[in-house]
Amino acid sequence: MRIAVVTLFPEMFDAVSRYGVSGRACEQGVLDLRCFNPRSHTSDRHQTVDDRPYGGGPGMLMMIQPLSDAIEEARQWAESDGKSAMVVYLSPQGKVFDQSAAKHFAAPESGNLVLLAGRYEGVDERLIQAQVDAEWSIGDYVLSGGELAAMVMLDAVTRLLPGALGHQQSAEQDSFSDGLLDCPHYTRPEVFQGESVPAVLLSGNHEKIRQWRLKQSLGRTWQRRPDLLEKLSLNEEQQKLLAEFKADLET
Ligand SMILES: Nc1nonc1C(=O)NCc1ccc(Cl)cc1
Repeated sequence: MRIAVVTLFPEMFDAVSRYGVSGRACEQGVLDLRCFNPRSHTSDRHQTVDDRPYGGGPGMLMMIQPLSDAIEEARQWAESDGKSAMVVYLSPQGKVFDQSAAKHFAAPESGNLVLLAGRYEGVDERLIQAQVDAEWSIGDYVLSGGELAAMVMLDAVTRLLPGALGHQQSAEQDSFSDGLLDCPHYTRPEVFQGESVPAVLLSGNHEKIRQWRLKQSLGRTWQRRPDLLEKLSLNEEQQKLLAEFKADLET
């Protein structure tokens, strides 16, 4: 998959291109990441990339011409492996990104991505209408620029690409991609600050362990994020396990 990022701070993306799962994905060619800087498309002596807002008000906007040219160069590259490319603008005004959106973007039929990371107070609305296909938000808070949002989206999508995670991890991931919160995890030592590891996890009974983990995920989701549970239609086993979790609280 190709992801092009339009950004005034390309060095920020070392964080995803050189480390961890996304770093390995870049190294192995699972992800092809390239940054495009509007500053490279300036022609004035000061390499101006910002401009004043019509109507006044505080701050500056991204200057149209360098940004527009950078988006076009990025789109050309993102489409030059024969796949389509979608231009996504990261902003608080976008649709809120979640795991189902990540799965959608990671799917082969979704093509490649151009992520537009803005700075200053915003981007001209006419540029958004003309060159942006979709606006996405990583959450309801205001960041200083779109780069961190682009990296969040890039990481969530990349780890779902075939070959990005080892077989072991991708197996685990499957069991939690069902919209539930993760279960509790335990590792050595068996007793830590007087607290023991739940016995079932030491039993070697993999079916019992699977049921315990599912029960804990269901219980946690019910306790901490009932809004997520609302969206799910639980199967027989899940309903039984959640009822058991609730009953255990009474004892
Ligand atoms: N929340 C979010 N989810 O996606 N992006 C954000 C965010 O705050 N961006 C800041 C931002 C976005 C565009 C420009 Cl021009 C300047 C600053």
